[in-house]
Amino acid sequence: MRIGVAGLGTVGVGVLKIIEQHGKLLSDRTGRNFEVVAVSGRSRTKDRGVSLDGMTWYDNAVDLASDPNVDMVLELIGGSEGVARDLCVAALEAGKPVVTANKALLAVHGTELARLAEKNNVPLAYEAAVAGGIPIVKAMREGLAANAISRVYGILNGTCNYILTEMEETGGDFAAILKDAQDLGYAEADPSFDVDGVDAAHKLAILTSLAFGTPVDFDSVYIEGIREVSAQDIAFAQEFGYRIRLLGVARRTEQGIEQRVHPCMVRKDTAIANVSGVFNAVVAEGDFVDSTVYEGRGAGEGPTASAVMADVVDIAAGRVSPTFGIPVDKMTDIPKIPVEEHVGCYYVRLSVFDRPGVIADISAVFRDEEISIESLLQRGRSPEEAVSVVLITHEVKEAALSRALEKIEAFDHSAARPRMIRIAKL
Ligand SMILES: NC(=O)C1=CN([C@@H]2O[C@H](COP(=O)(O)OP(=O)(O)OC[C@H]3O[C@@H](n4cnc5c(N)ncnc54)[C@H](OP(=O)(O)O)[C@@H]3O)[C@@H](O)[C@H]2O)C=CC1
Ligand SMILES: N[C@@H](CCO)C(=O)O
Repeated sequence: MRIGVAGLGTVGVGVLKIIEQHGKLLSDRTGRNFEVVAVSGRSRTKDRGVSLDGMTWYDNAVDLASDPNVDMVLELIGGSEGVARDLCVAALEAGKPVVTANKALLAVHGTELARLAEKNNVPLAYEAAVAGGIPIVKAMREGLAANAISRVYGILNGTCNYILTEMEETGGDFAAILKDAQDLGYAEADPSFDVDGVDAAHKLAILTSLAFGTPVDFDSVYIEGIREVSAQDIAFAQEFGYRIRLLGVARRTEQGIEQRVHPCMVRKDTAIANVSGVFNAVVAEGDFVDSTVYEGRGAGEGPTASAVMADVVDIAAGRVSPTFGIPVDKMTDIPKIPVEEHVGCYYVRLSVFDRPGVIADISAVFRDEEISIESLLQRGRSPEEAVSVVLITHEVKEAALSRALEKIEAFDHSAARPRMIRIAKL
């Protein structure tokens, strides 16, 4: 199996190391020998800590697709457009199997690429694109193939989980912790994709398609990142018995499919709340299997390269499935439910001036919107300065809560925009 590798960064270098270190193991497991015969990167002279001797260098990665010595193409560059997409299209059209770690590409163009793969009768594989080293794509596509899935959710971004747990454990500063995550090779080329929830949404869109047999529909994922999660929210969460995690949730209801990514309060005694650092976890619920949980490192050189190589091994051994578990013409377009329709409990933190009647005014708004309050506490007392009023609601439709928070924000005694975090029902 002669491999062409496009992209020699964190993941590409990891792949080269596995092929170098585990040549015999891979060959014993597949009956094939693996050799990287061609590579592409931006800089030809950069020292990558691995030998590129004997490999053909391409300045234009797309040329890997037409190299007659290349049997399989690994796209490890990234980005939903440009050279990454062009290379995948060219390789599939040339009848060459493609393995990619690129969730942005699959979230935006997944269905069209799957169609192209089917048309050319070649595999398109992407285990590394979702939850790093966890074999969740294989689990969803093959292990759970006998089930109707009702919900799949989890921690899908290692960078955000690393930031949230470091903030919780060390009280450290957001920017400094993000810099650590970048140095460790966890973050995307543009880290705003991580912290603004876009990367988790890319992965969720792929999981939704695998779970429910729908075309990949990234545009209808509701996305909210972690920038506004404050040390105060983390401390209040602890007090109420929760931790804050960025979750991606895809759920099938009678009305359609919910797809949302946002920070969540998760009860401390749940499996998800105990997933720390760069680890990811995915929970998939099927009608026959019930709840299944998968956990592992969600980013970084070794885990991601391990997932890339799992695809390479499957393809070399002739184990091939339709890209999203079913052929594209069997996919069903199921309506997506807007987040305003979401019904759940909410954590709300209000910043108000501590004057007589404030709580009465807040209560009146909640009464008018028929929102019932489970608990409420006020911290700090200073007539001149704003204090925090924190409350947990019973179940309510999100649209009603949003109306209530808009009315409260307009009060004279409001000092800042109310903050709301959804409470996960796990
Ligand atoms: N890092 C991780 O933990 C994970 C990453 N992924 C995905 O894997 C992919 C790669 O990520 P990662 O390795 O972290 O990214 P890096 O930024 O570390 O590496 C990207 C590589 O692509 C090369 N490159 C950029 N533009 C071009 C181009 N036009 N032509 C040829 N090569 C180019 C760069 O070259 P040069 O080195 O010369 O600049 C670099 O070697 C992305 O899709 C990412 O989302 C998925 C799961 C986990
Ligand atoms: N930037 C991603 C890499 C893994 O997909 C993360 O932090 O999870």
